[in-house]
Amino acid sequence: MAPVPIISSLKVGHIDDVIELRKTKPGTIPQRFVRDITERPTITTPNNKSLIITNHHHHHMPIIDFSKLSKHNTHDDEIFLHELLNLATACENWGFFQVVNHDIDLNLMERIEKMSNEFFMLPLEEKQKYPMLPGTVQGYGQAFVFSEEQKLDWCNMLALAIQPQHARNPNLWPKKPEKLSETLEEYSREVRKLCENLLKYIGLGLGLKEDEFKKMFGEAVQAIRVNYYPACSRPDLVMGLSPHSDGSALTVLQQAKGSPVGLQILKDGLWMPVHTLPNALVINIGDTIEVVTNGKYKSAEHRAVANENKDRLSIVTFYAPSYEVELGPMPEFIDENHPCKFRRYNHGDYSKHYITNRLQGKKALEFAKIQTKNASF
Ligand SMILES: O=C(O)CCC(=O)C(=O)O
Ligand SMILES: [Fe+2]
Repeated sequence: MAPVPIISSLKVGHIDDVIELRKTKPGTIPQRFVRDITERPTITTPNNKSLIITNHHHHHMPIIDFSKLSKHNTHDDEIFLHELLNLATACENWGFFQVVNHDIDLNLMERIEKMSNEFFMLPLEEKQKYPMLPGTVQGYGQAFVFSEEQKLDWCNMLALAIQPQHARNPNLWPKKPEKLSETLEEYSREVRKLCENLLKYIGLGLGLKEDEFKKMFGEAVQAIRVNYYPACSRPDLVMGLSPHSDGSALTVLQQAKGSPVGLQILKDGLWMPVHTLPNALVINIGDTIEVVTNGKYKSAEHRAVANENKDRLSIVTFYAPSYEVELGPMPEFIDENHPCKFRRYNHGDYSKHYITNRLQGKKALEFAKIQTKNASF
């Protein structure tokens, strides 16, 4: 299938390759990467106290032991029910959790990290054989850039559609390193299974039938984005990845071994760094789940920051409904105290809206919001 049509007359100006910048001019930060004061990772007050970035409650980020769900899968097993409750609480209070014992082969996780790193270390000319053109979201480069004025993220990415097959653009699948494509396939099959299972348990935790989401979502859309954040001499001035919520139902994030902390989630008004456990996967709720649960579960806003000394690699899978399906809040989540917050829409239209706007916190979800009348009327 043809890639997403290039938005005509899109003037994005020159987009520096961040990996090249770091390689050739390690101390230079072009103005286009320097964030306005209000958008920098650390805001300091006049007396120089940090307002945000605290890590005092990182220990509380929920951890879900997947084996307690998959291996005790009789619905009257206490271990199973206890973990199901943990999962439901994590989704409701955080929209984020880490999964351990997830059944994805650790060797496969290691291989995809190694091959991704090798890809990013290739000469620029090689990577530019797979260019992410302005207005598109597949290939190598930088996504979500729509104007010359827009600030750029301190990040390069390789993004590819995985499912359905016809969403793929085979020309954008790297031929080097040799085994990358094959490994992406294998990895994506495994992660897809994990997503299907997690959605089953998330459904059960909500009191729904275990195949409710599966039926609702149809043939799920799956995409992968490998993000590479080079070290940055002034991480306080740049943003690794702009604040956003994901336009997916679920997102699975693997942070490469040895990477510095970089992902931050907005929790109770504070940007909280995510310290990943070894071999764990970080899962977050996307906008779709927020809509269908009428806001009971919310997609958490998150961002990535750069590190002064170390490069960082993350491998991110987005699992979303079929473009064909119509979605809206389920009647189970609407009552007198919980009025319907979102309209019904076609998920393809939502995706299109999401990828044709720059990342701006939870703004994309406005697309689906029902405007509530001012209480004073
Ligand atoms: O690299 C990260 O930790 C964040 C990536 C992310 O949020 C995304 O790709 O949507
Ligand atoms: Fe994200």
